[in-house]
Amino acid sequence: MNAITVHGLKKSYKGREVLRGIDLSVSEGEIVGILGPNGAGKTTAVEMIGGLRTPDAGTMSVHGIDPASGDPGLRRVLGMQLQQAQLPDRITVEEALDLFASFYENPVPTDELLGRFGLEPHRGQFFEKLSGGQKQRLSVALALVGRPKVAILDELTTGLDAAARRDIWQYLEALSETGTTMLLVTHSMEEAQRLCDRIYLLNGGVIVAEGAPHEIAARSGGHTVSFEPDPAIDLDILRGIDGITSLTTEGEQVVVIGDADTPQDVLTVLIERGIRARRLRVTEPTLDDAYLRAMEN
Ligand SMILES: Nc1ncnc2c1ncn2[C@@H]1O[C@H](COP(=O)(O)OP(=O)(O)OP(=O)(O)O)[C@@H](O)[C@H]1O
Repeated sequence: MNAITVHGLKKSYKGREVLRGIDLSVSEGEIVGILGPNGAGKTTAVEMIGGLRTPDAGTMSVHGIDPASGDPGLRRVLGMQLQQAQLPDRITVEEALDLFASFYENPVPTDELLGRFGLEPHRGQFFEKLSGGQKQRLSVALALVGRPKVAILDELTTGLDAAARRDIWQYLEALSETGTTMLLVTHSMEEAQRLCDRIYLLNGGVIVAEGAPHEIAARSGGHTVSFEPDPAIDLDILRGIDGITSLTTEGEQVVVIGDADTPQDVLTVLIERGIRARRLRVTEPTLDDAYLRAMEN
């Protein structure tokens, strides 16, 4: 069953259309990422799904609730972490967690969240005195305090050091095991690859690619094999190989780009002719490659 379904979602600001009719679905228990350049409309999209902005057109459903309807039931199923946490300067970490916990019937205990998000040493500190990373961790904890069925997390690990990022990823992976659905906005390919079952690439207010991170990476082609042939070869012997998109030389080195079969096919031709491939390197396409290609088109 879908936890989130969105059809034809549109939004304009002052006559400028920033979302041009996007469709998106997230199954229960899935972790789905939205990636795209600055200004692509990612935050606009997730804030509409979170009931914080009103769409101009389109339909949305979060566990059967229309987020645009103002139904208070939305807050019981959905937890939202915003890019910039808005809290009074003089509220302490513990008070903020307790306050948010008071909105829910069965909240995660404050002590548990303090421990999990490394905020124990800062429990009595005012919000205004927290570092960027501490504010970030608090905002993720606040989104999850009500044990939401669906968590929307916008740039959850931006600005965090490597250890804090890893801790949050581990926590979210454990949370996902318990069936929590997550919709993430991220600029981090590493985060998308590590956490997301599926991703949507958004550019200019439209979805330009969708799929599992490894599928999107593979679709971009870009399997590369490079080597120094010994003895030197006439490149024509490689030209007949299906799926090759580029065949170039850099000094002694031959660089062949193609599909997933290309590295094996190139090696087969070389072996058949008794040619050695010195300094052989094979590289798989990455999500970064796919992302950059999708954004060029
Ligand atoms: N309240 C608003 N009023 C006017 N324009 C807005 C408003 N909110 C966003 N925009 C504009 O809409 C476009 C999309 O913004 P949005 O924040 O959704 O993008 P984003 O993909 O989340 O970007 P980023 O990666 O920089 O966070 C941007 O050009 C932004 O300036």
